Amino acid sequence: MGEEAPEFRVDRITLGSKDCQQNAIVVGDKTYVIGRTDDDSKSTFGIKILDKLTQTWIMPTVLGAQPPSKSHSAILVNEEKILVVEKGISLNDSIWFLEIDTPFVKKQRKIKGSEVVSWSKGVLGVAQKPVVISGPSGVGKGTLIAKLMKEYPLKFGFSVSHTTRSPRVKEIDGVHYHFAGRSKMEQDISEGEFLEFAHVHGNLYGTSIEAVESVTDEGKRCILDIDVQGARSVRASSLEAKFIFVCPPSFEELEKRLRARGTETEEQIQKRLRNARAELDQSNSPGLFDHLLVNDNLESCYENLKKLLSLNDDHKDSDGCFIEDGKATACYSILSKTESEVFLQSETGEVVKGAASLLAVDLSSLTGGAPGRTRGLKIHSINSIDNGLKGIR
Ligand SMILES: Nc1nc2c(ncn2[C@@H]2O[C@H](COP(=O)(O)OP(=O)(O)O)[C@@H](O)[C@H]2O)c(=O)[nH]1
Ligand SMILES: Nc1ncnc2c1ncn2[C@@H]1O[C@H](COP(=O)(O)OP(=O)(O)O)[C@@H](O)[C@H]1O
Repeated sequence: MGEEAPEFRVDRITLGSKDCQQNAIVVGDKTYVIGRTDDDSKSTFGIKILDKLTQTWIMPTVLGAQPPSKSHSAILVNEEKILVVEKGISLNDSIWFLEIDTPFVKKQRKIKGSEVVSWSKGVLGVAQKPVVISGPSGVGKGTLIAKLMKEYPLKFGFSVSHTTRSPRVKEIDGVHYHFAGRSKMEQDISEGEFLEFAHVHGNLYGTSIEAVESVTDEGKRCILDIDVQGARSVRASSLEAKFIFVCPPSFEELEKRLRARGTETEEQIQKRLRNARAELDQSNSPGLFDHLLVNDNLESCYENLKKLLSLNDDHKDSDGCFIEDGKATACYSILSKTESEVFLQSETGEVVKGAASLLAVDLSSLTGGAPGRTRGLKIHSINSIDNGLKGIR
């Protein structure tokens, strides 16, 4: 956004047609026009950018699922993102961010060589962070994840990666992996469809944005089984995740498991074992993994994994929302902004259960963010103490 401080100005232009509402947000030399345009058949949430210096309109590539194109209000949160609040839908679905210069958007802009913006959805309450599970081939990652998904099918969802490797006998396309051709996968990567990718054991593997988005859209906690390079890429991105590395009790045991699985040729086993040494070395990289789990006895390792994910005590997930009825239709619009908060006011005076007519969105809670990366938003009612609301930090 250049050297200058961004200009924090918000204009709302309501264009002539009754079904057409656009907001213009000025950021330095650019004006972002965000708006709904209706024709007879469909309603779209268009984004265009006016470059003040060249006096030209730029039509950016828009990544991520878009808001449901209702009436909205918008405000610049900081030089990275614009907050968009939709009206006439549930409060749970009404808070969105248009990322204009987040690290993810910068990276995608570089990959595509053209202007990119990206939508991400705000989720009330502290959403459960995705879980990245890495470890050498044969250590038991797949086995542990399968146990978790079996025990908690409603809580967790698996991020189905793309790979150029051939399917194993029992693997199903679209369930275990999306088995893809190299050129198509490379093309999709260059078009910004992937969150991360890496060359592993001679094949290309990657996590598409869609893979994560489809899990988080279902309200489930996303599990990513990716290699150490992928974990590093995710760690360097703005995605907030929990990073777990699974270690074997010994190298000999790892080799034994790989052979017993019987899914690789001798040559592939040798390659995987060579790579395992490097991966085990990297597991101690400072700041990369949050937890190391030794998979010796499967059952006790699984219990330890559950502990790390706060599953085997009576701990309720901390993704609860203080708004008791976040599903009820709401009509909040942006009132004003301070350094740390954006205030939303009920337009109709009607409030959803557990909320107040004035809400404050805590800007310090805006972590994570890119397509599919639903964020944990902290929102509190201004008269929260009187209401006896819970879950407010
Ligand atoms: N970076 C990255 N690694 C992946 C992805 N999907 C799988 N992997 C990793 O690729 C490696 C090989 O996976 P796979 O061929 O299924 O063999 P396995 O680990 O022996 O079961 C493992 O370390 C996986 O964690 C992905 O989307 N991105
Ligand atoms: N704790 C364990 N003890 C013995 N065998 C295990 C254990 N965990 C997994 N296995 C076996 O080791 C093999 C490799 O496990 P898998 O889950 O496919 O590893 P990864 O997904 O890490 O490559 C499988 O045959 C699995 O049944």
